[in-house]
Amino acid sequence: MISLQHLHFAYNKAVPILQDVNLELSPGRIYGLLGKNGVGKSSLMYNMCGLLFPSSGSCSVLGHTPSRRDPAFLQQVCLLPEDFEMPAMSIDQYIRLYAPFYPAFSSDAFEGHLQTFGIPRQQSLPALSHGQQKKVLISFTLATNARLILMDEPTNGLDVPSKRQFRKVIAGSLREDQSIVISTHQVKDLDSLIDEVLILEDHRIILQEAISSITEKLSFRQVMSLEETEAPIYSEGALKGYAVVAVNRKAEQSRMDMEMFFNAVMTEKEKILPLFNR
Ligand SMILES: Nc1ncnc2c1ncn2[C@@H]1O[C@H](COP(=O)(O)OP(=O)(O)OP(=O)(O)O)[C@@H](O)[C@H]1O
Repeated sequence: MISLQHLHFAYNKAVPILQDVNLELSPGRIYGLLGKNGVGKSSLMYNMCGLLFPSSGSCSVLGHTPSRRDPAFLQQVCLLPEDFEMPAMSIDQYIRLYAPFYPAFSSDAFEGHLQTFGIPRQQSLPALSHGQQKKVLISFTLATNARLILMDEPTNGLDVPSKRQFRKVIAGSLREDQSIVISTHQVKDLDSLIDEVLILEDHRIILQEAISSITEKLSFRQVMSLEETEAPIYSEGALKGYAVVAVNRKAEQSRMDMEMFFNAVMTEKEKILPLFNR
């Protein structure tokens, strides 16, 4: 469905941003694109939707080359940008203006998402707070039913209850023929939401792995003392004892802690990546 092969990208030839990026994304999955600030997550998503063009390599999305910006492609892809400015109009006017770009747009889904987020329906867009405006945009993006949905730092500016609502709205709206890519450096926000992790580091995707495969190979535990853990790879001091990521030698079942996993990969790449044949 989405295939990037040996993709290179730079804003300026002297400063490469993406180098030899290889990525295959399938329908019916929610991907978490993780990486530190400035690593190139937005640039990668903009390449996927045709707002930026690769300098070399190939990018095929839903059978199209995004850089050609065919209308048949654009109506199947929707990007929620990190920064935005809302036009001075009502929510209804916004929908009348922008929904026609997306033939599969669902007004019912849009209304449902607004309700979940508790958005005051009659307010004009500029009268809403930035967080509320973002919720309108999230609702719109999901209601497009585009086959590829790209969300750039969607939880920035949302308070804690809204982040929960965000997870609920996303989890309830994925269709079988749709892929959702959510980029964030606020890794915790994606806990129990995503199917697969993509980690961008050193200009390329260093890891693409399903959550189920991560918890098969690694265990996530709280322990009082590090001696209690067999094969620890990474640990952090916790309220009581330590939070530990260890090699899962005994096929233990544990719940993945996204932030711990990300920190573990960032600090112990040479121990973790070989577990995933990287
Ligand atoms: N228009 C631009 N011109 C030149 N350099 C840019 C431009 N936009 C971004 N960059 C640089 O490209 C790099 C990658 O930026 P990008 O926004 O893709 O990273 P990111 O991973 O999304 O960051 P963040 O997590 O902070 O949003 C950064 O070093 C940034 O300074």
